[in-house]
Amino acid sequence: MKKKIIAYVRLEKPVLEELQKDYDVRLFKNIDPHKDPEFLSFLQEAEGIIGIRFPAVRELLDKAPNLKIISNVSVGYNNLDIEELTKRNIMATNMPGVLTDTVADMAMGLMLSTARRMPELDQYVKTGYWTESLPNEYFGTDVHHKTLGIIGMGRIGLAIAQRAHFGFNMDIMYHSRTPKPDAEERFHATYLSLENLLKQSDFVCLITPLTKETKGIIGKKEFQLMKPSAIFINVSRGSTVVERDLIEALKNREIAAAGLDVFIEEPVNPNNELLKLKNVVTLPHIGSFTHETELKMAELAAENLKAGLHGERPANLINHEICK
Ligand SMILES: NC(=O)c1ccc[n+]([C@@H]2O[C@H](COP(=O)([O-])OP(=O)(O)OC[C@H]3O[C@@H](n4cnc5c(N)ncnc54)[C@H](O)[C@@H]3O)[C@@H](O)[C@H]2O)c1
Ligand SMILES: O=C(O)[C@H](O)CO
Repeated sequence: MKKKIIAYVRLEKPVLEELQKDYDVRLFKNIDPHKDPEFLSFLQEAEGIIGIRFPAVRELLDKAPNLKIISNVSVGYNNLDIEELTKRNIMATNMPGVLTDTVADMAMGLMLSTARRMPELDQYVKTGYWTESLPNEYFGTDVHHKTLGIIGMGRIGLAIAQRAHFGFNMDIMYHSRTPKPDAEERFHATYLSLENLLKQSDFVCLITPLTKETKGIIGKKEFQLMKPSAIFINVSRGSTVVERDLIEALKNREIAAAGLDVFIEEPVNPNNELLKLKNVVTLPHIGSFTHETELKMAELAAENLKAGLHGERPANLINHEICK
């Protein structure tokens, strides 16, 4: 009998079809995993899960007695309770590296479109307001030669720094768990405390993983430290920011604008006040979603899945203890 595999939320079609040749793969999307009877029944027998944002919490794992591996098609794995998975001898894998440049491109795009107010001006043109020379109330602010503060100088942080330093002549400052000599050598980046980074940056870009330490790392106090002209970019996870405090900071003009790819609730609630603010540019968590990168990610995630199902060590294993 073929092993049962859950494809959760999304998996690129060619990869799904390839897996279906060897496994009994069922795609579940737009379901409540805690309630959907068909999903829960399949979960009971599933040996593997591949996809994005499967909430690997104790109560669902209790319903998955045969599970061997969860292969995340993402680099972030805050959806997985790693300690609980390890206790149960279930492997967890992610996708570091393959999406780095794609996400960094998007972060730069968000920085540029927020600073130069591109979505607002797009609407200005398309709705027929452009009938005379643009009034200066629509002007944006420069990106080049400004100071960029990166919080989380990991793979993506470095790729953003590279673009900003070489492409836009920006001064790079960063805050991370440890100093990164590589960034200092390549981009003359300066390591700062979080407080000093917030005080000195024209653009603040948050790109840490979501962990116990980074949950709500940017809130009221941090926004008050930023310059009133600062532009805040969040590409990490929605919960690294206290959203209510961000809304207040934007409304009170404690900061100038924000570019957001991520939200606490996703898909974002249409009533979320952030969506009503003119000085906010929003994206639907699409950092890694280009055709090329999604396909590469899905292919690599499928390799991880297959290795785990067949008792081998997957290349991107997170809980190494399992394969000792
Ligand atoms: N918006 C998107 O579509 C998208 C796409 C990919 C990744 N991400 C997010 O970006 C994160 C980073 O990805 P990566 O590949 O660069 O990971 P990475 O592990 O290479 O880098 C993370 C960096 O954050 C730093 N960090 C961790 N905790 C910190 C803390 N408390 N304070 C300061 N710095 C801290 C680490 O030292 C590391 O340098 C992912 O975990 C994910 O949440 C979002
Ligand atoms: O972490 C990632 O890879 C992206 O945010 C997609 O979930």
